[in-house]
Amino acid sequence: METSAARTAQAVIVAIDGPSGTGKSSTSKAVAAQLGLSYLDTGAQYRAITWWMVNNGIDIGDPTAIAAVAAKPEIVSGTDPSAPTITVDGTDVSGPIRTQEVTSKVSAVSAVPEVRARITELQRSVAAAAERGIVVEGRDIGTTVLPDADLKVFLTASPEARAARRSGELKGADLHTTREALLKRDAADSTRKTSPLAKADDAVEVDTSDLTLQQVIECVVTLVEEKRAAK
Ligand SMILES: Nc1ncnc2c1ncn2[C@@H]1O[C@H](COP(=O)(O)OP(=O)(O)OP(=O)(O)O)[C@@H](O)[C@H]1O
Ligand SMILES: Nc1ccn([C@H]2C[C@H](O)[C@@H](COP(=O)(O)O)O2)c(=O)n1
Repeated sequence: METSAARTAQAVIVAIDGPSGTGKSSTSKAVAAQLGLSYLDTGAQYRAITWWMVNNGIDIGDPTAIAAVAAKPEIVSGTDPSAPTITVDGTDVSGPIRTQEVTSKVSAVSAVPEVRARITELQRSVAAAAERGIVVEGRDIGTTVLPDADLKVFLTASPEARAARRSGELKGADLHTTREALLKRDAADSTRKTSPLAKADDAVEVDTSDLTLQQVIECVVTLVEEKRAAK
């Protein structure tokens, strides 16, 4: 796949996938910032379209209703890793897309094929415009969105480690409830028919359960540098 006419020789496309709470966003942002690459949080795009559906009274339990309006919202992602942004029809939704309501509904909305087709097209156009290269994080980047990425990384971590990280973020939310919610979302994301959460055959798997965030970042930076050197 030709992704950009203007791309520099050292440009790299990095796909980082994995289940919730494995460290994709933290790692991707830091790696992109360190290497001077753009950064795209594709989960934020699915959250943004979900926020729009909720705000416009679309029945989340009705895939046909979701499909019928999937093309309506204009979603724009800013790709500076030190200040990523996301807007819907010009409104900054970076806060509202992180509510519990959106989190509980995003798997249903993102399972609708028309939503995935729309967002995938958007993701490919953002990647194509990144002259110095980009780190794109999500669930299906290595398998579906950018199958020709220079480097594919699949992050994993035990449910216990992920729940502990998330409840730290949510100011001491109950560990058991957090763990169950993570596993429920993973199950929905992994079993949907269209481009489910999956490790690409050629992805490097990194289990982050016993690694600090800094160790994971260093590991991925090393993998990117190896790819760049081999180009
Ligand atoms: N290796 C690590 N060790 C300890 N904490 C970590 C590690 N990696 C990430 N974290 C922390 O775990 C939390 C979740 O990380 P992050 O948001 O990057 O995960 P994610 O995979 O992008 O999750 P989601 O898919 O749900 O958006 C954050 O608070 C982050 O600081
Ligand atoms: N490439 C992607 C990215 C995300 N999703 C869906 C599934 C997730 O549960 C949800 C939110 O993602 P998060 O912000 O937690 O990373 O978005 C997807 O289907 N494909």
